[in-house]
Amino acid sequence: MSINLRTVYAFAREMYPKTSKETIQYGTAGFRGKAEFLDSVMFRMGVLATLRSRYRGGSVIGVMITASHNPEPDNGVKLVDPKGEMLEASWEAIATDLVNVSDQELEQQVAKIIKDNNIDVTTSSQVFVGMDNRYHSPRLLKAVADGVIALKGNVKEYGIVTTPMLHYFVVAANTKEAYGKPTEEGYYEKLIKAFELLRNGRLENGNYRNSIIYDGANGVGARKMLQFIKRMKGSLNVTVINQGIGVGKINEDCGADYVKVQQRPPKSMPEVEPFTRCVSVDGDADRVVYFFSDDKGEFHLLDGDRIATLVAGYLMELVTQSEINLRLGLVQTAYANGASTDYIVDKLKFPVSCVPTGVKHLHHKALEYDIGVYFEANGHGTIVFSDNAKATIAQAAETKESAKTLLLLIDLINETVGDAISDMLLVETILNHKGWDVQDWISSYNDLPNRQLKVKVQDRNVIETTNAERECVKPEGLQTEINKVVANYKRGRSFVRPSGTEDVVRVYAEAATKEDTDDLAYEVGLLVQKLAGGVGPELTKPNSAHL
Ligand SMILES: CC(=O)N[C@H]1[C@@H](OP(=O)(O)O)O[C@H](CO)[C@@H](O)[C@@H]1O
Ligand SMILES: [Mg+2]
Repeated sequence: MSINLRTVYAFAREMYPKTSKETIQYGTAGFRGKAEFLDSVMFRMGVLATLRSRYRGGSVIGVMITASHNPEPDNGVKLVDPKGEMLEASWEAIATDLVNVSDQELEQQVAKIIKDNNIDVTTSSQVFVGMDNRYHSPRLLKAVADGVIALKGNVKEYGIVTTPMLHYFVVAANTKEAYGKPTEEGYYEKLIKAFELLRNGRLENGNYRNSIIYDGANGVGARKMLQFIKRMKGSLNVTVINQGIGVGKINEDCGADYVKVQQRPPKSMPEVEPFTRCVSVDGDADRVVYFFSDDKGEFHLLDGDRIATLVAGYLMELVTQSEINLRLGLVQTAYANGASTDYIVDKLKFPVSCVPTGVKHLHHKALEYDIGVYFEANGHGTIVFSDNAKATIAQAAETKESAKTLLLLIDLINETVGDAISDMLLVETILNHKGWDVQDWISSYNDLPNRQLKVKVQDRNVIETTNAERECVKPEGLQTEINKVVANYKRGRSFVRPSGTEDVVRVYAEAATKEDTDDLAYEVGLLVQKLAGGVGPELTKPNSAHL
């Protein structure tokens, strides 16, 4: 097979010309932006995925077209490496260079990647592509597929799938089906089988009730949940709201990001009994948060930190009962609620580490443990088991029930990446086991009030951070000012960082009371406006009165 790089250039120029002059960066989760400027990016990512597949000896590489929790007009693309991980960091720079060169430079740039990485372009390659249900996703998927074809690669299109489903397909194919069948049906089958075996016919227990309300964010997570329901034979009663079929825009006034950041239920929430267990997923169903309203109508959130602590506690219990010796660890980011970290360290006695935002960082760190639990506060996370852990558990399962349960949990968990539906089924399993309702769950510790603000600045990259993003080193003087403000608040903590998915600087604040938290976030937000080139209207003070 010979490759003519002229074809790539001709394809690009004729069908996917680069229309935006702005430099774009491979961010927290790939490239994101307004859909109308992404055609050339997608085509080039098809090209890159093919090269990457050849570079990795023909292993399958995944390409997911989604802008996750962003508004509907946005889209984006993330690459999935052979083991289901996010694209290796050193290739992010290669990706960034490739999407930013002009059409005329493209041929030369592709040649450079081939040469620098010693890629044999005559070998076979395989790229799996999936997309969310944004109306522009099919057009962008075609651009990715054409990028693969331009380099004579093989492409398999999965159509509309969740991000974690695509990760699963990639790993299933690369492990020659040891991880499962690389089909949609194979995915449902694997998760549902493990879930139903874990339930073992016991659908209710103690305070645990077998039904939930599920907010699908008008996204692909809604459609796939409906498929789960069809196959689950009543092992969990799920009512899906924000199905996004015909009405409703992705993530608009609903979904995991809205619920977490706004700290309120989706706008379309139906009247339900107090303490009804509800979940929200995001636009590509890799995040999940729980929430409920109490008998006074007050809203309560059970976010990624809560899920992490629940899961960590349960795994610890099973490992102890199985009398096996495994290194357990939990990974968080700076956004983790301070109270959750205290609870994990003081009560659960679980080792905790803090890494920069973005699943790629958490996943990487979690791999250092035998059982690594990682969650972002926004509900994005999973658990990874080392080969040693799997072998040890399998051996113990010959004699110990608790180890058998652990084995089933491994099947229920989508280890490849955070998976809203798999995580939800895991939480349901644990709550059922403990006989807990949401009140039991939330009473394990008290969250510190917290608040996030977005500040618009001229160039968000003027902010540079260190110490897992908890300290800001540039612009000079900003951190000193933040420290001064934070010192005035009891249990105060605040940090700022440039978002990797939106053109904003994010401000995080927590403190002993809601009022203090709002004041602290506002004061730090003003500092960012003043010292980091704020643009746009004067910041308005947040108000937690509705909380
Ligand atoms: C504070 C926050 O929730 N940040 C999110 C958000 O990243 P930013 O870099 O903050 O825009 O999107 C990422 C991708 O979904 C997710 O991994 C991350 O946790
Ligand atoms: Mg997402």
